[in-house]
Amino acid sequence: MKNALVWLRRDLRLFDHAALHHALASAETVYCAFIFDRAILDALPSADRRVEFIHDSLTSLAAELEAAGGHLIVLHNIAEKAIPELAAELGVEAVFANHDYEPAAIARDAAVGAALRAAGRQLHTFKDQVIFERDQVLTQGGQPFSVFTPYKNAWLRKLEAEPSVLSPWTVEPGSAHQRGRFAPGRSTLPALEALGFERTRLRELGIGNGPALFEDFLGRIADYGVARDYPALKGPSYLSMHLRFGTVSIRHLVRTVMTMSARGAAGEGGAVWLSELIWREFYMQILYHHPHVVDSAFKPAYDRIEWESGAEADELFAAWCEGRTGYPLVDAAMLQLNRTGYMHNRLRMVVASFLCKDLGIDWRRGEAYFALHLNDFELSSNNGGWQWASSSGCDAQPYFRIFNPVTQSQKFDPEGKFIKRYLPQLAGLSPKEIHLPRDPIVDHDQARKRTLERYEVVKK
Ligand SMILES: Cc1cc2nc3c(=O)[nH]c(=O)nc-3n(C[C@H](O)[C@H](O)[C@H](O)COP(=O)(O)OP(=O)(O)OC[C@H]3O[C@@H](n4cnc5c(N)ncnc54)[C@H](O)[C@@H]3O)c2cc1C
Repeated sequence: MKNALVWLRRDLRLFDHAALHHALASAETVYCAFIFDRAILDALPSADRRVEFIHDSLTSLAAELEAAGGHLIVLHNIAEKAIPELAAELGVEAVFANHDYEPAAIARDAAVGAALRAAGRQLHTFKDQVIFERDQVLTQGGQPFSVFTPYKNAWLRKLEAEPSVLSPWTVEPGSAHQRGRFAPGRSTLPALEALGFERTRLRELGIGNGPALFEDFLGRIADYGVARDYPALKGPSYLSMHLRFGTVSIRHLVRTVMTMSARGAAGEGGAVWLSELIWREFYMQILYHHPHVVDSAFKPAYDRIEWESGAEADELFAAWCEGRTGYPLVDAAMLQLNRTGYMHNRLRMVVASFLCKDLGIDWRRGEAYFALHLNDFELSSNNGGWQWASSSGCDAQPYFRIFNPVTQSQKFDPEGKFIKRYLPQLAGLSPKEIHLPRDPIVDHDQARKRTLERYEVVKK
């Protein structure tokens, strides 16, 4: 093949990249493009950390590509239209991209593929953002898994049988044999403001460099199994945004942790962390096989639940969003989300449970709020997390298990250090007082009873 176009989407790196590797192996000259897709961007507020993160990542990527003699084409358009037009303009024979498993992305890619084929071009796509995708891990009966532990066991067995899936898809833009392979030119990345967005305080968060975060995490991974549950500690990896946008390689992460574990250097934490990466793929395959979860409960009976609605519910929802529930841990968690775009996993479970089971508000409203504010928003994990908390999901927590926001606080933020970070006005309170509700918008014990009644319908 003479010319190919690599369409970058959620894989913003120039190393271990399946589509780029295959394009370089198949074509003499390779173009690279990213489309700021107006079908997604036009609905977002002008200050959006994700758009800024993408912009920063593309700035580095464009510089790297130029250093290797290539350039990055960046457009602000509807991707479905822009890619076939660009392919025609460049006269490429094929477009290369990595798989995306979200229903809207699958529809977009089908439309792009059809338009390209109608013009005599090809769309070649590859697995890249996961270790196992789609139908690769199934039950012995050939069905998708809906329970995590057997999925995880089957996933691990498959990896043991096929260790080559962890091999990197090499791309060496600076190397002698790839020199001159990228089409030369000037990158066309517009300023963030020209795209209609403004800078946020993203850079102050110190999460910009994925590989450096991973290095830092490897020094702490042995303690991850315990430390991950305490929001005041630096326990988790903070890599979720990088996994979302592909600024790290999943193969590299898994390979590194498995090698460390084999040497006995990852402690108990290594296996726990690997499990979390498998949860990510578990929810991706759930979304892929059961796209109805985007709007409905995984377990249909749970769509019979009558959630609170009307002005009073709207006021309770606003208090939750703004961190004004009167439950210190819930409020500190919501402030963490609003100020940084990150929320600790334990707190995501606590606030999600609080919304559905203390306030009686539909999980979909919380899911949508998270989708707008989370830096690492991932449709599959966010939906999976919310359906887990509301008990409507596959392998979810039973509906009668209702987190107590006070005991969660006592257990996981015993000295109130996390709470005080976001609610400095409570700094003077003792570890005993700090967890107690102050002017709560709801009484937990009464809410618990109402929730058990509300959920009665799922038994019928
Ligand atoms: C209600 C709710 C909503 C959530 N929404 C999202 C979301 O939109 N995007 C997202 O990436 N994660 C989501 N999670 C999962 C989890 O909270 C985050 O992945 C994690 O907090 C990210 O921080 P980290 O990178 O430091 O995680 P680490 O603890 O270091 O974990 C490493 C990676 O494993 C994956 N992972 C960890 N926990 C989970 C999990 N429970 N489910 C799926 N993948 C997981 C993530 O990719 C994460 O980056 C949600 C959880 C809940 C309960």
